[in-house]
Amino acid sequence: MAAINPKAEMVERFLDSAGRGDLERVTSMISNSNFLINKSGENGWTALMFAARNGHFEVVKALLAKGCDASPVNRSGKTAYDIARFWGHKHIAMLLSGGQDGRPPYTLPGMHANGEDLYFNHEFLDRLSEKRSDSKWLTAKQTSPDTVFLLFHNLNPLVISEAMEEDGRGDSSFLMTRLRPPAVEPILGRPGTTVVFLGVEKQRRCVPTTTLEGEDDGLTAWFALNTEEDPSELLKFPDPKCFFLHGPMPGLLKLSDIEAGVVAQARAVLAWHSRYSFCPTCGSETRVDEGGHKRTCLREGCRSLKGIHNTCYPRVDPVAIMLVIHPEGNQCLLGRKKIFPSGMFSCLAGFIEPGETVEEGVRREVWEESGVRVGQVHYVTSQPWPMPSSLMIGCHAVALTTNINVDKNEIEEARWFTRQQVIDATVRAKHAVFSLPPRQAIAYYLIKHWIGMNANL
Ligand SMILES: NC(=O)c1ccc[n+]([C@@H]2O[C@H](COP(=O)([O-])OP(=O)(O)OC[C@H]3O[C@@H](n4cnc5c(N)ncnc54)[C@H](O)[C@@H]3O)[C@@H](O)[C@H]2O)c1
Ligand SMILES: [Mg+2]
Ligand SMILES: [Mg+2]
Ligand SMILES: [Mg+2]
Ligand SMILES: [Zn+2]
Repeated sequence: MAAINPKAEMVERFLDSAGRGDLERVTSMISNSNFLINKSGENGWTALMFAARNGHFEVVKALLAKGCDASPVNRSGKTAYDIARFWGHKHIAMLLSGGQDGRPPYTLPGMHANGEDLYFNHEFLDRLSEKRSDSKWLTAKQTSPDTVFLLFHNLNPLVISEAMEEDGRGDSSFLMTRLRPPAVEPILGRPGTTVVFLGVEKQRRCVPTTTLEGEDDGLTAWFALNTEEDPSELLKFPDPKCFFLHGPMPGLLKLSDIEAGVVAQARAVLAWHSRYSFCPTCGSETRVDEGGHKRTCLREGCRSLKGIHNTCYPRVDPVAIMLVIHPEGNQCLLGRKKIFPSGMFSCLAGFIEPGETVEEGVRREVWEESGVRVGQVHYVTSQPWPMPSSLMIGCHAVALTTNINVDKNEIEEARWFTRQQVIDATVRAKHAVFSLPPRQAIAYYLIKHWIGMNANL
């Protein structure tokens, strides 16, 4: 049996006393062991939260008098104040809000966001960047029988036409066609063909062995290949049902969740090659280096060859995307661009500008697009968006003002939606007053995450 930790046991007894409203025991325990006062137990609940939930006014008062911190949040992002309000203990809520009339200004609770399950976010390859400069290893892997090639034609991925799974909204999704070295051999090395080393499968195939051809390290390498020529004239596809998925939108949202991340990586790097084929500094020809992760200018003395020159490397454009929450916390601001399907509203978003923080980018874009002033900004999660190479930085932000003044050049309309309207759009689409962006977009995640904050009180 595991030994009982006496300190943890003491915390449990303390939390239990607060929950039962045992004022005498709570005060005596704090006098003897002051460290207990801000301790939390299961699901991040503190003594103050337990006392607040069960309406023990005197215990809450005593805890506060002894210097207890009222700001911590439990695992569902709720403070003791939120809990007191939820359970209808108005006098305790008043005490916790410092005696102010009504609700204190809405503040963002602490969150435990986990964007790993977001579309485009799943990485099943180890990028193994140290191998990018090992040209001998890369060349050997390009002919190794286990190697996988993902083929793109003008940045459109080759997929299998069978609908492999349902994405929950009735749309079918497609699997990437995994080609072996002999299948792509006719186009490797041709002008207009770009090869990028993506990484190796995280799981090793077998223990390293030595064969007649040399050492096999048991690593399965993946490469991306883009060709500008029509590959159907040069290659024989393994399956007649293969085809190039036209995009970028909505094609790139129709991949399987497992493979979307590797396609995001591949397409963003390939798109960079297709846009930066000449040296951006002097316009000369370039050479592809580091397994397709660098382009080096061929002109001797070019400035791009000295110091740190980011033009030689694939670019990423940071974009701030934000769910703006009403100062009262019960509505959120969503907008629509002209190009959106009719009825769809989404989060506002915009490119971060040079010399700008994410927080300032959020405030500026919201102001420009909707005329709403924003104060507090909290990062939630991020998502690569390979169209062509954005990094979406997802935030929740609290508005300071509520009047809307839309910039018609950027968006057609922006509106405040109530929490209930958003919930309806999520679960009762047919009866909703608007529709949400597709589940693959981080905007959908930010909206869902806001609704989810209400749970577990
Ligand atoms: N995944 C999602 O949920 C989601 C949601 C909304 C937007 N997005 C993406 O975010 C990106 C930015 O959003 P936006 O269009 O509203 O930005 P935005 O509000 O900054 O406006 C776009 C304009 O900014 C200018 N601009 C500044 N820097 C730029 C750069 N590096 N690249 C291209 N244009 C630049 C251009 O004039 C462009 O027309 C878009 O590419 C869009 O696809 C993704
Ligand atoms: Mg903008
Ligand atoms: Mg915008
Ligand atoms: Mg902008
Ligand atoms: Zn140059």
